[in-house]
Amino acid sequence: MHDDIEKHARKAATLAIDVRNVSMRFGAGKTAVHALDEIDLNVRPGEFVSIVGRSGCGKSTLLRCITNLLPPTSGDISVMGMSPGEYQKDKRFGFVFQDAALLPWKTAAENIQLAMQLSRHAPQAKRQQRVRDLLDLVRLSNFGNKYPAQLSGGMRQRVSIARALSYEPEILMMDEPFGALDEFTRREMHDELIRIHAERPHTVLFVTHSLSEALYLSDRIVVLAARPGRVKSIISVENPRPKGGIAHADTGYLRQLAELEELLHE
Ligand SMILES: Nc1ncnc2c1ncn2[C@@H]1O[C@H](COP(=O)(O)OP(=O)(O)OP(=O)(O)O)[C@@H](O)[C@H]1O
Repeated sequence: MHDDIEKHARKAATLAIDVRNVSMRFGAGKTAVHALDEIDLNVRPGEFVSIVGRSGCGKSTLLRCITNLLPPTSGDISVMGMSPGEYQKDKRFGFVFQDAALLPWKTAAENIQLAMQLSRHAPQAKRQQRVRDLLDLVRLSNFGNKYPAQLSGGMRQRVSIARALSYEPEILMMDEPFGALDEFTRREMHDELIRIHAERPHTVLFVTHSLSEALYLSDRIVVLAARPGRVKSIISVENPRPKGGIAHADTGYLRQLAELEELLHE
C-alpha cells in the first residue's frame, strides 16, 4: 500500500499534467450535457500535446478543467504534482487564445509589460529589458511602440505569445491560437512556434481543429470523440518537431494525416 502511494507520488511528480478518469456533466436530468466521459491523459514536462476533435467534443471544457476554471464532476487532475487550484495560485499557466485580446489603447510593448506587472513577475527595473527580449523572441523588435490596430493578425498573435511567456510559465495552454489566421500566416506561425519552443522549452497543451497543424507541431495527439467527449485515440507523431519540422509532403506525415482523418470520420 505504502509502495503504491510512493509510486503514485513519483509518477505525479514526473508529469506536467495528469488527468485521471475525469468526467464533466453540465446541468442535470434529461437536459444534462455529458461533456467529458472518463478522460485519461497525461503530458510530460516539455512535451507538445495537441487535442483534436469535432466541434463540441469537449476540448475547451477539458482545458478549463485543467486550468481550474471549471471543477470536473468527477475524477482527478494534477498539474506538476499539485491540484489545478494550487498550481494556478503558485505558478500560473500561460494562455494564448484565438483572439489575441490585446488592450487596444496600449502598445505591443505595454501589453506585454502590463501582464508582467499584474503577475508581479519581474522586478520593475528589469521589466523593460524583458519586454525587449520577448519582442526579439517573437521577431517584433521594431514594432513595440505600435498599437494592436497597427499590427497584422499574425503580429497580434506574436504579441499574445510574448505576453503569455512574459511571466515564464512552465505550461502554455493554447486554444485555437491560429484559428483566425489565413493559411500562409498560419504556416509561418507554426515555424515560429517551433522555434520559440526550441529556444524556451515549456510544456504545451494545444487545442486545434486542424489535423495538419496538430501533426506538424506535436509530439503526441489526443483524438477526442463527441457526445460524450472521450479519448478515442492517442497518437505519437513519428517525426516530431525537434528533428527540424516535417515536410508536408513526407510520406510518414501523409500516412499519419490519413490515419487521423479516418479516426475523426469513422
Ligand atoms: N457552461 C456550459 N453549460 C452547458 N453546456 C456547456 C457549457 N460549456 C460547454 N457546454 C457543452 O459541452 C460540450 C463541449 O463543449 P466544448 O466547448 O468543450 O467543446 P469544444 O470541443 O471545445 O467545441 P469547439 O470546437 O466548437 O470549440 C458541448 O456540447 C457544449 O454545448
